[in-house]
Amino acid sequence: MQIQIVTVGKLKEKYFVQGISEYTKRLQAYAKIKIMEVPDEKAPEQLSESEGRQVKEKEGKRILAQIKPDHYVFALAINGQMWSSEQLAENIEKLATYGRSQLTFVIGGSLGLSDEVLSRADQKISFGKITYPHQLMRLILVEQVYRAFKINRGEPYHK
Ligand SMILES: C[S@@+](CC[C@H](N)C(=O)[O-])C[C@H]1O[C@@H](n2cnc3c(N)ncnc32)[C@H](O)[C@@H]1O
Repeated sequence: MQIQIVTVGKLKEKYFVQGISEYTKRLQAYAKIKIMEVPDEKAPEQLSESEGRQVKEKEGKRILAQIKPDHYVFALAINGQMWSSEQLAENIEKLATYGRSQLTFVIGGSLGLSDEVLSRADQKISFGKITYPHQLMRLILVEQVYRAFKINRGEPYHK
């Protein structure tokens, strides 16, 4: 299985870099994992609604350029479907069974994801009603994907 994570902006803090590389290293035993960072759109702190939409659209186009037509896309969205770790694992397993082996997870930038990206998504998933900064979301996501593989293999880790 190939897992691609598309994110907006560069990972800055060392502690995130270390955490994410630890889980991507562990994940390599189960899947090919690739993290694609697309540039964020520079914008002032205060934005009108239409300026905010334009920022998301520009970032959205960069995200979509990384997604191939045969990719099954999970968009991370606060208002998406809330799943347990077991449900995420089950869905990944089901996709593999149906031959959908190219999965892309998308994390938005500081303003979120454009409508275009959300429409491309096959599934919108939420990690709860809390808003996480996108860099922390990346760490949580790689841990949850790793956890999903451990659950599917019945290997110790998951509690
Ligand atoms: C800082 S948040 C963006 C907040 C923006 N107001 C929104 O509603 O999307 C950056 C990205 O992290 C992801 N994210 C943050 N919290 C999340 C959550 N609880 N569940 C799923 N994704 C989340 C989403 O992909 C989001 O686009």
